[in-house]
Amino acid sequence: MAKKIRIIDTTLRDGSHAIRHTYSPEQAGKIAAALAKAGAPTIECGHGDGISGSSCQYGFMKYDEYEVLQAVLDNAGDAKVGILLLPGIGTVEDLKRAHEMGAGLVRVATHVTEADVGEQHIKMARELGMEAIGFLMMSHMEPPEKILEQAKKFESYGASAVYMADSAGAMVPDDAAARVSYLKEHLSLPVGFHAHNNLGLAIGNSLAAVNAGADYIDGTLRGLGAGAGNAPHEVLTAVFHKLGIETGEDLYAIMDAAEDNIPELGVQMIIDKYALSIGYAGVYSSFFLHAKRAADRYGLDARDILIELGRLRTVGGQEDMILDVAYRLAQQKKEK
Ligand SMILES: CC[C@H](O)CC(=O)C(=O)O
Ligand SMILES: [Mn+2]
Repeated sequence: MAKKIRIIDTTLRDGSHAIRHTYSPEQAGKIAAALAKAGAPTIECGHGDGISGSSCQYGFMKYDEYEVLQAVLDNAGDAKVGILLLPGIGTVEDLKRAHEMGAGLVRVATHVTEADVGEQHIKMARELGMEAIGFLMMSHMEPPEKILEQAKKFESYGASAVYMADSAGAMVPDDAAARVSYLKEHLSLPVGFHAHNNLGLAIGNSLAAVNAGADYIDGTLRGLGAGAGNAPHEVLTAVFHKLGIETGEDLYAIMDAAEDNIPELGVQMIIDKYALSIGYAGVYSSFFLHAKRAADRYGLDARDILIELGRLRTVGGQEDMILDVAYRLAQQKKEK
């Protein structure tokens, strides 16, 4: 029997980082409709940093997040609509509201060593009858054994699957394969992989993950996403179909969804020197825009800020460190 992979499309969530959270309800609805037409099984939407991410710290959304969610729900057809929730940013109240509106899935995202902060959100989602997936961010920072320990915590809270996110796009295919195969060997839940393209390896890493046994893979149309973006959904579909791996999608319709919707957003994902530095340093993809702004403010090279943030092993939620690091580097530069 042909292997089947579930592609979770996150154009309307991770992709939102790339356009600074400016999706209008109309744009989001149109993209959701195109994905649904192509048979995409799952559509994640919302602020790039998850529900309630719209804030001074993470960047305000241009439109009300619940109006955007409603537009996606109205146009998603048979696709399941999901949200991402970062405990501390999103709350159980946000989760309940999204569920009442019709969201059927939540991915609870925590740093790779902190699954326990997601306990109440996973449990609440299960109580509400939602699909709940544990999503371990920055998984390049820890070895497979540590990731398994965290995945088991998610399992004990009732998660139906566990994802590893290469948030910084810092992995190479062997890293992805080693982590996925270890989890597949020791965990009975489906395993997912979420790639970023900072080292140009999002498709290669996703394929390595699938070959190692991954069940779910993330994609975004034209690779729209934080840093250098994610694995382009239409490319994943083409590669998987070519290899006889089923996704349940219509390849041409996914290609059309990308072609007909993304160019008009006015951004194209490229691996510029900063995005590449993020992958090289292994720092958080969404630090990208913040580091650029801090570099402009203090007259620095953003690469130096990113490399220093990597050396300090900073993680998501520590965005305030970016200005601290920039300030310190600027002082050091003055003293020289
Ligand atoms: C801050 C949330 C983040 O963008 C989640 C994610 O997609 C990742 O860690 O890659
Ligand atoms: Mn991501």
